[in-house]
Amino acid sequence: MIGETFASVSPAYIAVGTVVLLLGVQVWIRVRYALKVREAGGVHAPALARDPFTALTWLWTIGRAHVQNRMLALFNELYSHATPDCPNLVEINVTGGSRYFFTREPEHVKTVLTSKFADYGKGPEFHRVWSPFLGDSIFTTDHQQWHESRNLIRPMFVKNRVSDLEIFERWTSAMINQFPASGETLDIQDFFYRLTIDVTTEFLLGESVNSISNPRSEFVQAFADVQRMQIMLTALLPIEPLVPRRKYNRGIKVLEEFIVPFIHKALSLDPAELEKISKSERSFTFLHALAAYTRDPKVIRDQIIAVLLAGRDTTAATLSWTFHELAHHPGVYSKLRQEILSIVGTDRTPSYDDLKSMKYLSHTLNETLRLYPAVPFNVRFALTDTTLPSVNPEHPDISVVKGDAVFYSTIAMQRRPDLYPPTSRTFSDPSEFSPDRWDQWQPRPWQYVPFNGGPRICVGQNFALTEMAYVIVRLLQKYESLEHRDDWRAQFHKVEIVGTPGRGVKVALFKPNKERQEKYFKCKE
Ligand code: HEM
Repeated sequence: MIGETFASVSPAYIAVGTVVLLLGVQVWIRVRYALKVREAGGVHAPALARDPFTALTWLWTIGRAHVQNRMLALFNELYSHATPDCPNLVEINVTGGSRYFFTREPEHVKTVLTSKFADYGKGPEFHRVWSPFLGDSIFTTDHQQWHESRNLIRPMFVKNRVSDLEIFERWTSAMINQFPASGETLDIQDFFYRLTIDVTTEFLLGESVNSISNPRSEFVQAFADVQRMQIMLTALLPIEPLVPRRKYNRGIKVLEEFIVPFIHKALSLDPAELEKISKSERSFTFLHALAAYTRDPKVIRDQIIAVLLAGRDTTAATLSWTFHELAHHPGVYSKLRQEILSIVGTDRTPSYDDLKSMKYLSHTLNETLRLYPAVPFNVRFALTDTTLPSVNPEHPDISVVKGDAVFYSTIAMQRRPDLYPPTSRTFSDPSEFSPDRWDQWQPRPWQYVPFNGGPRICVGQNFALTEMAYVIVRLLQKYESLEHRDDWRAQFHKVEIVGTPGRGVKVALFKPNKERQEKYFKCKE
């Protein structure tokens, strides 16, 4: 009967009816959402778009900026739509039922990460989009589930585990052995990505993918493919189900095929054996800790992939940016090398305390992370109706409704010139790479947060800083100078989950001239 009725209606009527129905649903969603905002206080941030069609075109603009590696430029352009009352926050409503906020304001970052920690989190939407890759791990969960992951992971990064530098030495020297001869061009970024995946897989699983010797590993390629797709799916959240994901699913399968045998091996150990291994710090890995905590292979898989993601590209990208800048600043390179040689000479392997005593090295890493924070864009979802503080005391706080997303950018914030003191003899223009500025200056709280802050601050911060410092020391001990071998101005910031130098980092490293080196040490005596 219903079939017959439909058969007698012309397709044109069905099409018009469908459009009217969809418009009706949209209007209903928008009205219901507007009422929710009103109940939450009714205060809006400046809008990027006043109507749904303009809002939809922003999705295209964002997708295109991602493909063209213009994310930072786009993020800064957004604030041309802001107002003097609210200069660093804008909002957009694409779907009708929730808003995206974009901010580069320290007070907002502080609010979502700590002051209103319970009000903001990853939320169900983030979990849905990221869980095929990261499952129910520390990165995709909130509340008790997140807390349990954090408690599980944190002991792996206590000082006495991080200060065991043997693993860094082994992989750094394997990397240097693969370098071409002194003075020949190499893409040092490629080496750093291989080094850090080898270190991280060994640290987590007890066995490395050994990409230093086997650069074209399927695992490494799959890891890159999945991340690229994951960020695209997040950027296009409202239309994410329409994005094709064959490569994404295949990549995840490759990652799992690599990891699962390790999980089975760890699970084949009984509790007594695990207890015995846990006594030996060297052979006890993250995987063993997980196997002692749970017998569920899915839980183990999720946490391993999450920490692998957290630990690998972040350190590789930061090392790459450091060498990109050092190659352009020979004065910084030689000052840093002098500090290193004065503490450990040209051969001795540095201890944990040596690394921590190198002040200029720490300034150099801080400066790199100021200009190139490894996680340049991030997001938190409102878990309840809440607010973002107004920067103008005359203006009420901005109303945020459960389900709204707050995108914040550490790179855009850390590059805001108005957050810095005026340029002077001791303080270079904030857009310049200048480790020396850290001698006299400290950023104000929440203006510099490369490792995030609050309860979800990076667990691996000390591990990362130690690993990067170790690699830099060993390289500068061996090489007297560094030369840039690419078009400096053509370099660009490529954002996947982590922000990397888009052209790689092509440099030449020069071993010391023996005579000059002997003279240097004679002078010191
Ligand atoms: C330069 C190096 C690194 C930087 C800049 C960095 C930065 C960050 C940032 C910004 C977050 C917050 C992500 C979020 O909540 O959305 C984070 C979280 C995290 N990082 Fe790092 N990270 C680095 C290296 C590492 C390393 C080497 C490891 C471990 C091997 C690690 C493990 C983690 C973990 C487990 C979290 C999740 C913390 C939580 O949600 O409670 N990170 N990191």
